[in-house]
Amino acid sequence: MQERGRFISVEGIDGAGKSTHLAWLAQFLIARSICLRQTREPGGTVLGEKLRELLLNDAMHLETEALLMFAARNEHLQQVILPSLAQGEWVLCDRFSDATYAYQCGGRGLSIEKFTQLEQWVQGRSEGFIEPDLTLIFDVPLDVSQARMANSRVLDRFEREQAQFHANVRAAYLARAAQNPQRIKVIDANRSIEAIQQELAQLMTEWLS
Ligand SMILES: Nc1ncnc2c1ncn2[C@@H]1O[C@H](COP(=O)(O)OP(=O)(O)OP(=O)(O)O)[C@@H](O)[C@H]1O
Ligand SMILES: Cc1cn([C@H]2C[C@H](O)[C@@H](COP(=O)(O)O)O2)c(=O)[nH]c1=O
Repeated sequence: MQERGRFISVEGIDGAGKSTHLAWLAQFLIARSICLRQTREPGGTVLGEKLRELLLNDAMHLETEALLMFAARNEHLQQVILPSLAQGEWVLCDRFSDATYAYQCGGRGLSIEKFTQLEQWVQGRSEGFIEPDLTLIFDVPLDVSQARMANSRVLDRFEREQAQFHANVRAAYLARAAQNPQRIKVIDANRSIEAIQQELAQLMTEWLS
């Protein structure tokens, strides 16, 4: 039987440097002959990308936002993530449900109970709960992320939120990591890109062995 692929997700507050490190991590894995499927949330499917457009641009009730995040995730799991893992491909996902915990619960105030219900509904399966095997959270103080964002692009609906929103998102990510120390590794991303890549190389080499 085909060995199941591994599932890795990458997270962080907006402006933490996630995209920079994701690209490096993908090359690191490909260089080790790992057959890799790179994808993202919200998005990753035709429907998911349409939902992403709405989620990143249109105002909506916080519960609608959470439901759409999980609707996109369900489609993503069914169409992309589960089939890829079953074929032995590894999945490298730019955000997954820890982002809903951080942004919708931490940032917007969605109840943990409702989050857990949605998570169980979408990720609970007869063969067991599906979640990443490894999650990397790139962590930076708020002033650093805000400065990096200001220098780099046009901001979307989440990125335009007040500083307190981003502070709450960061705190929720760190709380989630503290609750799941085996799965979630927090990387101090307030260092040079080279220093971060050095730590990533060491962490990934240990994790792969
Ligand atoms: N360690 C770092 N030191 C200095 N600048 C950095 C560092 N990491 C990333 N940057 C810069 O910060 C900006 C934002 O980085 P990037 O787009 O990778 O992060 P992100 O906003 O977290 O990603 P995403 O768009 O996926 O949310 C870019 O200009 C990038 O070059
Ligand atoms: C999966 C997911 C994402 N978000 C937010 C977080 C970011 O601000 C955007 C996605 O943008 P990125 O440039 O791809 O990081 O969406 C969220 O609020 N909840 C989620 O579940």
